This record gives sequence, structure tokens and C-alpha cells, in this order.
Amino acid sequence: MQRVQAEAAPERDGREAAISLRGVVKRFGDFTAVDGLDLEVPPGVCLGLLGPNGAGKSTTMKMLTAQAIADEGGIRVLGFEVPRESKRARAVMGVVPQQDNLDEELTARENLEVFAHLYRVPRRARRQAVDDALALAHLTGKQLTKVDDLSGGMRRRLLIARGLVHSPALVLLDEPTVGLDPQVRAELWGLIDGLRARGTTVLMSTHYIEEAERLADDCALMSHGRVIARGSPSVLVAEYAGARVVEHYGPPDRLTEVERIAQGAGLSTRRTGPSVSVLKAETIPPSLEDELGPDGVRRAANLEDVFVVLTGERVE
Ligand SMILES: Nc1ncnc2c1ncn2[C@@H]1O[C@H](COP(=O)(O)OP(=O)(O)OP(=O)(O)O)[C@@H](O)[C@H]1O
Repeated sequence: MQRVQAEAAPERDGREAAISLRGVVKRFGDFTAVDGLDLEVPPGVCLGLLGPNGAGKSTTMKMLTAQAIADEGGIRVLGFEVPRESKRARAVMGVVPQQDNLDEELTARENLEVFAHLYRVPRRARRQAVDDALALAHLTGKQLTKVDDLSGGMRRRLLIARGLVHSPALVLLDEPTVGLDPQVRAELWGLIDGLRARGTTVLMSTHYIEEAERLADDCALMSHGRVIARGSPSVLVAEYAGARVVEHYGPPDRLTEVERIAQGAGLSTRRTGPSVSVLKAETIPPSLEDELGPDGVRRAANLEDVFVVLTGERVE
């Protein structure tokens, strides 16, 4: 039975959170995809929802638009209770899906015009709204080109522009750069960074660590349907991986030995192919350093270390 409570979202600095999920549960049959999720996104923040495949990121995004309905818990988006007021919430948010569902028979401009109409942008403001969205996505010169004739990167930029045509206060980006080559990904990062700079609240799911590290003010790390860590990338790195890690390379027996020594001293480790990294290297006492051996290479800790240690997953 569905049990969705209407609860006021907590306020921060007198402003209601742009997104608030409290105790949200979503089951598919016997499987619990989202398992008592608490998540708040303050206005103006770009939050990276990070997690391995299957962590529940897409399901969470879908519940914010009422494409999926929570079995338990309370959801508020821009002051509206979801799913009860989801129509009103959807009118003021921009949604950029993972799948490209542009109309291939129409031009770039026509695709945006259709959405400007659907989003009820007033007729007299529509032309300017479409011009602005095209400019933001650097597609002004391609506005009369059919979607079918646009490159993959242009299509993805158009998909984002389409979600922005009504100047939403909140944008949901579901894996915005998945499967794209590095150059196109960098172009999109510029576009998303521009949104941040304009003060738009962004919730972006991703399993690319670098994407979160570059764009997100704040990260929520999801695993098995829950948030297991939350904070800015630098705070998460400092808390879970420290300032530096020391990497040891060698044959499997040697790596197992390093893990045994480090873990025996209460230190976290991560294994990546031919190496083992010992986290929080700055806390390793000299006697343990001797025991670990002189073959370690020191480097700065990063968000990938946090991700691997907390989720036990590899990164792409
Ligand atoms: N409609 C559905 N029916 C059954 N199971 C589902 C359905 N949608 C999602 N799931 C399952 O719920 C879990 C969470 O899926 P979800 O897509 O939310 O994860 P994710 O973190 O977004 O991962 P990905 O990056 O792979 O999309 C997965 O195990 C998935 O197989």
C-alpha cells in the first residue's frame, strides 16, 4: 500500500529546500531499490548524486517527477508535494532524461518551440526563450538543422536546452554525459557549469567521479538505495581518504601483504588492478611505513578513493 506523507520541507536560511526526500522507499516486487532515503537539496546548489550502477539514482530522479511513485516517505519539490502536486512541480522544473527522446523529424528550434509551448511559456515570450536556450547550448547556428543531422554532442546539448527553455528554478540531469567521448563531455560540463553560475539548482546523477568532482558543490554518495555519505567533494575526500594515499605496486602476493599490514593497523585500503592504495597516508606511523616497505608512491587523495572505499565498487 502506498503511504506517502505530506510534510513541510525543512527550511535553511528561511528558504525551503528545493528538493526534500524523507524516508523514501521504492520497491519493485521483492526488491527494494530505494531504502529509506533522506536527501535535501538547498536552493542554488549543484548536488551530484553519485553511486555505482543499481544504487537507486535513476529511481530517485524518477520519483521527483512522479514517473515512479514512492511506496513510503515524503517528497517535496520546489514547495510542491509529490506526487499529489506533481503537475505543478513539473511545470517549474527542467528534466533532462538519460535517453535521447528528441523529435528527429523536427529542427533544433522546432524541438524547443514544442517544449516552450508545453511548458506554457507565454506566446509573446516564446521566441526569446527559444533563442536564449539555443544560445546557452551554443546551438544558435544549428537552429534550422533537423535533429537527425546533428552530431551526438549537439543532440545532447539540445536535450539539455529543451529542459531549460522555460527557465526552470531546478534542473534534473540524469547521467548527462554517459557514453559520450571526452571532448563532448567537456563541452557539456561547460554548459552545466553555466547553469550553476546562474544560480539554478541542479540535481545531477552520475557515476563518473570526475564529473562530480568538477561540477558538484555537494555530493550525496548512494549505495543500495541509501545515502551513505554527504558533503562537498573536498570534505568527503578529507574525511574518508585523508590528504594523501600511498600506492604500492607488485604481484598479487605482495599486494595482499600490504593490505594485511595496513588493515591490521586500522587503515583503509583500496585495490585497483596491479596496485593497493593505503588511505590517509599522513597518519601512517614511521614504524608501519618501514613494515609496508619502500616501494610506495604517494599521491593526493581524490573522490575516487572515497567512492571505492565506501561502495566497494570499481569506477569507470
Ligand atoms: N522498473 C523496474 N523494475 C524492476 N527493477 C527495477 C526497475 N527500475 C529499477 N530497478 C532496479 O532497481 C535498482 C536501482 O536501479 P536504478 O536505475 O535506480 O539505479 P541507478 O543507481 O540509477 O543505476 P544506473 O546507473 O545503472 O541507472 C536496480 O537494481 C534496478 O535493476
